[in-house]
Amino acid sequence: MSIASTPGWRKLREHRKSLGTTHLRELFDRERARGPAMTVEYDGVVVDYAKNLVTAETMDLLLALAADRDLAAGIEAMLSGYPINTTERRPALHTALRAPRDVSVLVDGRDVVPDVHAVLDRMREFAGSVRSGAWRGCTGKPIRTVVNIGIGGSDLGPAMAALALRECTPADLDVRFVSNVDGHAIKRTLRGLDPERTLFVVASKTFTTVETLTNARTARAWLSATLDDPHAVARHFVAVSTNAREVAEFGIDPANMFEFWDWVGGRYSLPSAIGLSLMIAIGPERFGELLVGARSMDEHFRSAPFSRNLPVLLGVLGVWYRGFFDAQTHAVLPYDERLGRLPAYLQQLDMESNGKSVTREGASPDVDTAPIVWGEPGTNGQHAFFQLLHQGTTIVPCDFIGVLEPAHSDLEHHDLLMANLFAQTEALAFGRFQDEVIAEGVPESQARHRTFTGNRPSTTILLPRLTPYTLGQLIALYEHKVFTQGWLWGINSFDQWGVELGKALANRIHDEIRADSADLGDHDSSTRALLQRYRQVRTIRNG
Ligand SMILES: O=P(O)(O)OC[C@H]1O[C@H](O)[C@H](O)[C@@H](O)[C@@H]1O
Repeated sequence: MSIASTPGWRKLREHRKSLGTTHLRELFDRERARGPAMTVEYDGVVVDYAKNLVTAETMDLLLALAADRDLAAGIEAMLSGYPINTTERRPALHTALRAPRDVSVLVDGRDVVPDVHAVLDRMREFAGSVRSGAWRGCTGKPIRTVVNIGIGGSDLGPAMAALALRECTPADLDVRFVSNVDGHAIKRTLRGLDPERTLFVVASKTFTTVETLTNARTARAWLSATLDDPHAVARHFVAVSTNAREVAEFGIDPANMFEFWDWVGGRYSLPSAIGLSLMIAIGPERFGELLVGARSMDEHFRSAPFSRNLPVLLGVLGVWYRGFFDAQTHAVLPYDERLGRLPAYLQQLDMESNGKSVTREGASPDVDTAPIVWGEPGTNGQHAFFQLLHQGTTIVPCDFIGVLEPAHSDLEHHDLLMANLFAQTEALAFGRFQDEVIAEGVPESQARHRTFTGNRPSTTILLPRLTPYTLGQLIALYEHKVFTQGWLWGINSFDQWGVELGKALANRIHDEIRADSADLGDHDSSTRALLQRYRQVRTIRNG
C-alpha cells in the first residue's frame, strides 16, 4: 500500500494540523526535560533530536508508521541477504563486509563471509607491504604516493575517510584521489610525482566507467613515458573491481586485483576492497577498527527498539519533514574540518539511493522522496549560507555533527568551534523575536531585519572522538537512516537507473564531436548550436 493512504500517515497528517505553528520555545517550556528526554546515546554516539519540530506524540506516530510499514522485516531482509534490490535481483549486503569471521551470511545458499575475509586478508598483506616499503616499484624503490583512480562510490567513501583520518597517515606517505574526467584533475594529481615511487589503485566496481578508465589510461601513459619496463604496470597498478575480465583487458595482472561482489552497491562499498587506498593510508589495523565501528551500528540497527534506534530516529524525522513540512533539502553541517567531504559522500549515499519517483511495485510514490542533501563544515558555512538557514523563506532541517575531543591539543580553537555549533542550533531553534530585538535597543526601522523567527529544526550528533571506529559508526548510521527512509517510502534504495540516460547521451555526443562531419540534425536547436560552437573551437585548436 502506498504510504499516504495508510492509517498511520493519516494520523500524522491530523497531528501535523494540530501542531500548527507551535514554536520550539513553547515545546521546551512545556517539557522541562525535553533535551535529555529526546537524546539517545548508543556506544558513545549521541543524537539529540530535541530541537526538531516534534512532540513525544509525533515520535510515537512516526515510529508506529515505521512499524506498520514493516521496517523490522525490511531490516531483517536486508541483513540476511534477501534480494531486496529487486530491479537488479540482488541482495544489498554491505553489512556482510563487516561481519566477523564466525558469522555466516548466505547469498544463494552460499556463505559469503569467508570470501569477504579472504579479500580483507589479501588487502592487509598488500597494504602492509606498501606501507613498510617491501612492495617495490619496478626500479626497486619503495612507494611513497598512492593515487586512487575512481569515481562516485569508488572515490567518495575512501576520499572522505582518508581526509577524516589523515592524522593516521604517515607523514612520508601521500594518498591522493582523482575522479573527474576533466584533464585538469589528473594533470594536477600527477604534477610533481615520481613515477618510480607511485602506485595507482584503479577502483571501479564495473571497470567500464569512462571517467575512471580514461584517467587510468592517462596515468599508464604517464608512467610508461618514464619507466620503459615491461613490469612497470604490474608493479605500479593494482585494481579493485568485480570484473576480472575487464581488469585483465586493461593490462592489470588479475593477481593484483582485489575483488568485491555485485551485492555491494557502489555507494556502500567503502568497507569492501574499494577501501584499499584508505587501508594503505591509515593501516590495516585502523581499517579493521572502522569495520568494527560500522558493525556495532549494524547490530544496534538490528536490535534496538525503534524509540532508541539512532538510524530509525534520524530516518523518521526526515520522513516527517519531507512529508509534512515541504522541506526540500537537508543540510549536513560537520563542525569538524576533517569531515569536510562528508556532505559530498552523503549526497551520493542519500540522493542516489532515494532520489526516485517509482515505488518497488513500479507505481508513482504519493509522497516526496529523498531531500536534496548539501552542506559544508562549520564554521565556514556560517559565513556563507547560514543567513538563509536563519532568515530564509524555506525550512532546512540540519544535522550538526560535532566531535567532543579533538586530535590536537589547542583547546582555544576547539572551544570556539564547539561554542559555534551549540550557538547555531540554539539560534535556529529559538530565534530572537521582534519585541526582544527592540528591547535590546535596535531602532524600530531595523527591527524586522534583525528578527529571527526561530523554530528551525536541527539534530545534533556528537562523537566522543573522530577515530576509525567512530567514523565507521557514523557511516553505518547514515546508511541505515537512508535505508529506513527508502523502506518507509516504499522505494528500492539500491539501484540507480537515473544515471544511465546522461551516460548514454554523452557517449553518442562524444562520437559526434570526434567525427567532425557527423550530422547534428537529430539534436534540439539548443544542443545543436552548443555542439557547433564547441566543434568550431576544437577545429581551430587542432589546426
Ligand atoms: O565503481 P564504478 O563501476 O566505476 O562506478 C562508479 C559510480 O558510477 C555510476 O554511474 C553510479 O552512479 C555510481 O553508483 C557508481 O559508484
